Amino acid sequence: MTLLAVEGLTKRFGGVLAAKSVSFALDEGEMLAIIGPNGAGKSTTFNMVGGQLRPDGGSVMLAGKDVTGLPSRALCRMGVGRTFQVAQTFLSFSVLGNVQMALLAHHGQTRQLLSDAAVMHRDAALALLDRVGMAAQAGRPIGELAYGDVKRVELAIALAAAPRLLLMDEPTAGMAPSERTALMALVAGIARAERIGVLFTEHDMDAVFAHADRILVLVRGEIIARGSPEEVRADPEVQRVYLGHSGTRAAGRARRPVHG
Ligand SMILES: Nc1ncnc2c1ncn2[C@@H]1O[C@H](COP(=O)(O)OP(=O)(O)OP(=O)(O)O)[C@@H](O)[C@H]1O
Repeated sequence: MTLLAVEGLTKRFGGVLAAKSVSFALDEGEMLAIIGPNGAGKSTTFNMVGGQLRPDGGSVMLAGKDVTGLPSRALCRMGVGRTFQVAQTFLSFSVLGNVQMALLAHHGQTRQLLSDAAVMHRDAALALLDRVGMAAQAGRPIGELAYGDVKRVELAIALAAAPRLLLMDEPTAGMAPSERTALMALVAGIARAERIGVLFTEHDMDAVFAHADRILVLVRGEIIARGSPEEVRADPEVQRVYLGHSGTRAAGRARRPVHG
């Protein structure tokens, strides 16, 4: 089923047309990547879908409902989640405590007494941590974790809001190459099992070509190519304007797992 349908999204910043009539659709359980050179309009498009930017034109439909221009808080209540970096202030809290707080926020219980909050949603938080492979580290302060593990906890925090659509802006930025593919494999597994649609931007071509179901290539605000990783990899225009020599090598190197 179509989860997200974007039609003719347009955004102008002064003289710059950052997104020019961008249209695409995303199904439940699908991993859709937006790639393109710096300044192509990836973040702009992403932020219009996530409610951080109001489009100048076009529409965003979520499961058949028009959500164009709604702020991110409203979208969040409708099932649009986003991964955010763990705030500095929460680094001293335990991994479990952070996920419990996310669950409290999702259930509108942020005014709970701290003593109650410590026991609330404990099992659900542990289940989420188990889902991202972090249950064994539940008691540790987040500030002590390796960077790749922090990213897993951020994913558990995003999942606490039970999103139908998850937006991930450069989820693997700053990670070591081996950690990047592992994180994207984890996200893809969860997305498919739980029918969550994932829209992500990413500069790491190995991660994109190994884990996206479909790819949109944005150049100067316009989609110049779209399709499966195989189709996008083979597109001569994409190779010319974006992938170049090293990117094409990465795209060819990445082997997609076979999904049943
Ligand atoms: N708030 C803003 N004010 C003015 N211009 C902006 C603003 N945000 C983006 N732009 C311009 O819009 C264009 C698209 O930017 P955007 O950040 O969406 O690209 P991007 O593909 O995400 O780039 P990167 O890969 O570098 O993150 C660029 O020319 C950028 O300078």
